[in-house]
Amino acid sequence: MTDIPVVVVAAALYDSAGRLLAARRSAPPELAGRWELPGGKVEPGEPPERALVRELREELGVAAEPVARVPGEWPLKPGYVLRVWRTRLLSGEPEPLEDHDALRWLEPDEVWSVDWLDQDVPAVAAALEEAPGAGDPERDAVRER
Ligand SMILES: Nc1nc2c([nH]c(=O)n2[C@H]2C[C@H](O)[C@@H](COP(=O)(O)OP(=O)(O)OP(=O)(O)O)O2)c(=O)[nH]1
Repeated sequence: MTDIPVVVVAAALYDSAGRLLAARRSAPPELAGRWELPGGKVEPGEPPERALVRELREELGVAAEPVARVPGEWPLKPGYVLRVWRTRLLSGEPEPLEDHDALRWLEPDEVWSVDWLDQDVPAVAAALEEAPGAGDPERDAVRER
């Protein structure tokens, strides 16, 4: 029998200025203090995008909308895989209500300044490829002014 992995859904959540939200885990002890993309486990029978909306409401107290899946899937602990969606904030200001003790909105040049969980590093790199305005020379020009 093939074991089906548990899917953990996470958000590359951007604000209107194009900053990416990072969340610092408060538990379990082996992950506490490291940074991740907010999200959580999909429940049996739950569509993944709905799970993501639920997790962001529970963990951050915000309404958000998944916009596009970031291509790829990344292994976590055995039996778990991570999938990421580029996500738009609809309403609310994120707060660390559950699972996290700090949040940071990262400018594009600050993304690698936090201590991401090892398994999140390739997921964050892939998310950046899909970031709003990624590869847009006009946006880079605006940022340099
Ligand atoms: N949310 C999230 N979890 C991650 C990431 N990277 C990573 O290794 N994980 C791990 C931590 C946890 O073992 C698992 C997700 O569990 P969770 O605790 O966030 O999810 P949950 O809210 O559904 O969990 P629970 O408290 O209901 O059990 O995946 C990530 O980027 N985002």
